[in-house]
Amino acid sequence: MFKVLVSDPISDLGIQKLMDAEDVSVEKKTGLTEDELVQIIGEYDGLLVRSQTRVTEKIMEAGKGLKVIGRAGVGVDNIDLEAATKRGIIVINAPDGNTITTCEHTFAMMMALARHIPQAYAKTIHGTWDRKSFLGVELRNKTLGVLGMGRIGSEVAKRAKAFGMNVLAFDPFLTEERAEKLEVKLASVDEIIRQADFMTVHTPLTPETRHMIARPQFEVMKKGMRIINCARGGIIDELALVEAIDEGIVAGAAFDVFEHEPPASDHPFLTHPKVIVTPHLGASTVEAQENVAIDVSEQVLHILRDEPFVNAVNMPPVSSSVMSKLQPYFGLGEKLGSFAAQITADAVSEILIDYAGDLYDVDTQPLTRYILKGILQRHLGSDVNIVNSMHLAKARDLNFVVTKTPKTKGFTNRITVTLKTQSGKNRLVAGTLLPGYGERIVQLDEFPVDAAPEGHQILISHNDKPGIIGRVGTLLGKNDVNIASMQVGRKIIGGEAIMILTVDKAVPKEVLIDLTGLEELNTASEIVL
Ligand SMILES: NC(=O)C1=CN([C@@H]2O[C@H](COP(=O)(O)OP(=O)(O)OC[C@H]3O[C@@H](n4cnc5c(N)ncnc54)[C@H](O)[C@@H]3O)[C@@H](O)[C@H]2O)C=CC1
Ligand SMILES: O=C(O)CCC(=O)C(=O)O
Repeated sequence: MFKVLVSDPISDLGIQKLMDAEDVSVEKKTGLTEDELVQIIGEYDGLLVRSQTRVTEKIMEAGKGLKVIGRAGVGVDNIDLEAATKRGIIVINAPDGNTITTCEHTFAMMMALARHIPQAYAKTIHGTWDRKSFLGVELRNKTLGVLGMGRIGSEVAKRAKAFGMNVLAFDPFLTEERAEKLEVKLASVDEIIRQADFMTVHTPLTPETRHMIARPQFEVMKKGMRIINCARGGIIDELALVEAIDEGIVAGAAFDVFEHEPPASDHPFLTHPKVIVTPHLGASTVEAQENVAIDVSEQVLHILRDEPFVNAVNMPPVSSSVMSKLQPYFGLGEKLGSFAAQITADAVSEILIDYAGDLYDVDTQPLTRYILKGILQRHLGSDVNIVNSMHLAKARDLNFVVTKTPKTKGFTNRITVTLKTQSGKNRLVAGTLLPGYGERIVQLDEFPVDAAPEGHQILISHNDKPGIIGRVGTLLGKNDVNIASMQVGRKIIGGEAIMILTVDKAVPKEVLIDLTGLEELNTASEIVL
């Protein structure tokens, strides 16, 4: 039974699937301190958070069984991703579920800013009927600058067009072609600052975006600009903004997010008449909270059950079309890695992986992670997974080189794993996915073979002499080891040869030793896949 802790308020409807799962028990404990979490996290396989829980390295260190941290939302800045990656904890988010909601909040903030709605409301309910102080501006024919044209920024731009605004947009990934499609004008940050009447930011907070709008930008900014931030506190320098408002450069600002949340009680935004604020409510709608909780719960279930999953943030994104092409190869890749590691006695100095045939023009990075996992698991055990396998290889200076070959003789696809060793004795294992037959090992070192990579196997190297197969069969039979299948590979008659036997159960060490005592038999080792 998997145990999942929900440590922030997350929609019950959204996590229903998780609660209904027979193999999962869900516990909700919100508002815990870091120390309280450290005390209990060791019992759990999964942790589900929104943005309040700060998932620190200390918590992960104590969470020895933690496989997955699910963030019901987009930003994962409350999770120490590096610490998670190091420990092989998969961090997933729900990037799509709150896009429209946050876009709508941005628009609500923009309109409230243009028409002074919060300020007018406050005065009205306190008994002052003031119709002079709140002269607003229209959005129509105004220029909106959008910094960050990802999911939310693009939706904001779409709605701004419907309001008759001209949209200038900047994003490092925004091409002329896409800008044209979205009916926005591609512009630089500098052009936006000098030309826009309203500006809204929709980027993550990164070293590059931190204070991307600060004193130097305010100095050249179009006078009367109104600024909205429903993305992350810190993208706009808060103190420089207040100065710019007081100097008459900026006409007003609407902020849903702060550099420190919640802001200190003396934060200048909280009392400034030209700044309106909300307490990080961008994603707070019934719909969005349900959507993100559903998305994240589904992925957590997949991860706990060892099924393919999407939206891992501590792994590079892979499109679903690439994922569906690669998925059938994951098992084979991991087994080839594991096989290669088990037959290699010396210290591995480099890993060579070649993808051929159908895998030639596919982004095979996720598959490489499975192969590395298979290789590293031999020595690092269950601490290795597809999230940390590359990291662990690099941390051990274990170089891996990936090559691609367009065609492969006799097969439609082929994966070759070579382990180079310090002693110079390299080991090679190649496999293929045969339509209708499944996974096959097709080459071992220089020997062509045809064996299914599964269960308990005995790898024997011997001299190709009559009677050897019989002697092996007799010895195994005497020791109650049943042979399910046997494959022999040789390059020349009478020369060096290999045998791969699939057997029904683990082979006792003494039997392997006895095998090596047989005439014409050189080595015998067990491989478990
Ligand atoms: N207030 C709230 O409650 C919510 C806030 N957010 C935040 O909104 C932001 C945007 O979210 P999404 O649109 O879903 O993310 P996204 O990943 O779809 O889009 C972010 C875009 O920012 C761009 N970008 C990165 N660096 C940039 C730079 N230096 N200049 C210009 N563009 C840059 C990226 O290329 C990307 O296209 C994130 O910070 C997210 O955490 C998201 C949901 C709710
Ligand atoms: O969970 C929340 O309400 C915060 C949403 C958010 O900021 C995000 O998804 O990035």
